[in-house]
Amino acid sequence: MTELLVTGGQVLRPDMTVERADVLVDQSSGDIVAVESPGELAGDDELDASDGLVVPGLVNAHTHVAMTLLRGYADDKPLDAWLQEDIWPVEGELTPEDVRVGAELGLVEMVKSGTTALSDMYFHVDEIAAAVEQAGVRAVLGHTAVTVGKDEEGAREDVRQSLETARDLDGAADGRISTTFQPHSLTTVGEEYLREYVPEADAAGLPIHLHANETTDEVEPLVEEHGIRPLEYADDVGLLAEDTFLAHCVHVDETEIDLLAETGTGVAHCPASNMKLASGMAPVQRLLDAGVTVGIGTDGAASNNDLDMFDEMRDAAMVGKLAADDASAVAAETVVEMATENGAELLGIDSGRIEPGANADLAVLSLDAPRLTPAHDLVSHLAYAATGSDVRHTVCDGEVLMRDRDVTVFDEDAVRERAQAHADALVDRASN
Ligand SMILES: N[C@@H](CCSC[C@H]1O[C@@H](n2cnc3c(=O)[nH]cnc32)[C@H](O)[C@@H]1O)C(=O)O
Ligand SMILES: [Zn+2]
Repeated sequence: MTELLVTGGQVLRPDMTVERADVLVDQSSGDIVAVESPGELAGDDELDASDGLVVPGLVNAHTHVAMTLLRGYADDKPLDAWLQEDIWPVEGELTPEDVRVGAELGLVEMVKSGTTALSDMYFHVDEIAAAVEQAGVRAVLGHTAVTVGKDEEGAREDVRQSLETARDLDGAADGRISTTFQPHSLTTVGEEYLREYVPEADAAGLPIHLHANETTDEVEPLVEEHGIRPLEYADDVGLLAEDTFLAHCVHVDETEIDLLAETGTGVAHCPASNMKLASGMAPVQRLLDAGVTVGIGTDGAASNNDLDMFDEMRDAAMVGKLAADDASAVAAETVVEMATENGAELLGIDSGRIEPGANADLAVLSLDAPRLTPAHDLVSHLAYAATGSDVRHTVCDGEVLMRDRDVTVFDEDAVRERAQAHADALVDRASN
């Protein structure tokens, strides 16, 4: 048994208090084994957390990690035009290797900003899984199915592939990878396919992840067609359940919030994407008050445009206050819980808390930056002042993925160079 001692720092505990403590990690099981006062524990190897704060690894509850290749490619448009005019045409040119390279770039960015788990929606998922395996993080992966604009056979094949990918990849990378069945959204997958395949996903025990109620343009046609709210329709086709979580939920009314709470359906809130695409402001405090589990996601890098969960916490707090017209809404502790414990709950992983028995997924922040001085309240700093570049070390499943800002799992420069080359070639192909 090899034990790693994270020593000399302060530690954020699950009750949101901060104390001076050392954290002992069993690297073979990948668990935290002890959190004790300084000087009481010893390990085979040490990670220096002096002048630092040990926090749970952040959980990015909704992203499209390979979309880093499209970062800055098309900005300043609303969702529908952005997807149809810019993103989908270029995505049509993406090769499996592009997806691999884009995923590697996104994962390097995540490791460098203290994210240790992600929930991803994309295609060429084997490539994303290979990148996740190398990165050492945890991921919930899946093939995203779209049926609109496809003939019956193509549509069916896409949905089947979503089911198959979820069955096949579950448990990969020594259990660091799990999966979801992924209809893209309530408007991009036809009702007949949802009615046929959602029961199949349930029977196979597969959790479900989809986009829902992101824009009013998406809500209105559903209301017109079915005469009920989108999430009532989602419930009717069997999509709302304990192991389902929905990205966005910007435009949800009281009935829909109650439905989410009653069914135990979770929400991945994506504040930066919602602001950038002017999709709207999710009623996050109302969702939380109703008892809905809300995590935080960056969405893809093309609608954010970074994958830094510290930025995302701050955005979630800010837009949550605006949406509630109440400065006390979505408070600092709340966003930190959303980005850690709540995200872990959505992903179905025992991470998000620094406590014996939990997964050893953690980040150590350096507290000596001017922007983190003075130290009145470190939870406030996590929510409002820290950025991903304050992260000194990142650990997942007991393994050190970044030590003193040196990423150990990838050659960072090589990943960046490959990404630039692949992105250039991709845009060339798309414009021809
Ligand atoms: N386009 C593929 C499968 C979709 S993968 C997941 C998709 O979600 C897209 N996406 C990214 N951000 C958003 C968002 O905010 N809302 C809806 N879709 C998004 C992303 O560009 C990607 O195409 C097909 O037709 O078979
Ligand atoms: Zn998305």
